[in-house]
Amino acid sequence: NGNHWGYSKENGPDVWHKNYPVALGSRQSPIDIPRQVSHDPSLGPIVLDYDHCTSINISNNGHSVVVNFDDTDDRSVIHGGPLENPYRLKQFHFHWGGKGCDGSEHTVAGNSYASELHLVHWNAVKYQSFDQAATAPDGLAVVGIFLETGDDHRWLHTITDAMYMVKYKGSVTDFKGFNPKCLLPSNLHFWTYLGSLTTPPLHESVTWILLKEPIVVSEKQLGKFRLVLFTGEEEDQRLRMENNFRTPQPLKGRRIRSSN
Ligand SMILES: Clc1ccc(Cc2nnn[n-]2)cc1
Ligand SMILES: [Zn+2]
Repeated sequence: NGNHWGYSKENGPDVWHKNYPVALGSRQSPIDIPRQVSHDPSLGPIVLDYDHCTSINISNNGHSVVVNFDDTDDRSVIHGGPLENPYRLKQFHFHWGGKGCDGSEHTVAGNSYASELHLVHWNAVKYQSFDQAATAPDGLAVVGIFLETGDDHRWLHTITDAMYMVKYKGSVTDFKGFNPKCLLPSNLHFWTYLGSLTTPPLHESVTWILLKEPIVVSEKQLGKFRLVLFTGEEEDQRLRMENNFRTPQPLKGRRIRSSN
């Protein structure tokens, strides 16, 4: 409908609570990760079993660019870390800023990164569908990876080239054979806490696993993210997709744990 949520002054994060009151809830995301976080030796390593993953397509949903996966079986899952079950990979997407501006969602000791990659997984052991898992307190697990600017990322071009094909909201194009393992940093040390989706419906169903080590991408590559539009081909307004991030939310007494 007309007043659909987005990232502008009129429909952005500051007014989401009007249609989504959980925006003012007790386990909202993102958050700032303080300098000192308690180390939990009982936290095992996070394991990403993506070897047989099956990407299907890449799409522009009007809020981000999303790569969707076949999640009809356990071919690509994450397990370990804080998770009690394996969680199935459903999609990944990015949040980013404007030219020369940062656009991560989580911050670390008050510092933002240029962009943030989210790998969204769901608990198919306990729930029958993603939608059902998305409303359960232990339904989703999102791995967050920070992007900082520097040299070109060796594999990101496959995604930025495909972004040309999904310039307009509602566009989708085939995107097969992409394994997101190539987007991981060398080190999988992480912070973890209980939070929420960072866009409406803002469900408080996410176990967050934030990797401490950022990956490096170039300004040129990030610039190609900004050729994507929030708006559809049929709309007269052409709004560049950028600054599609929510800012840190109150911690409200939550514990953040650190792996090694
Ligand atoms: Cl299905 C879905 C819904 C919202 C988002 C946005 C988001 N939530 N947490 N990080 N990003 C991602 C996937
Ligand atoms: Zn996200």
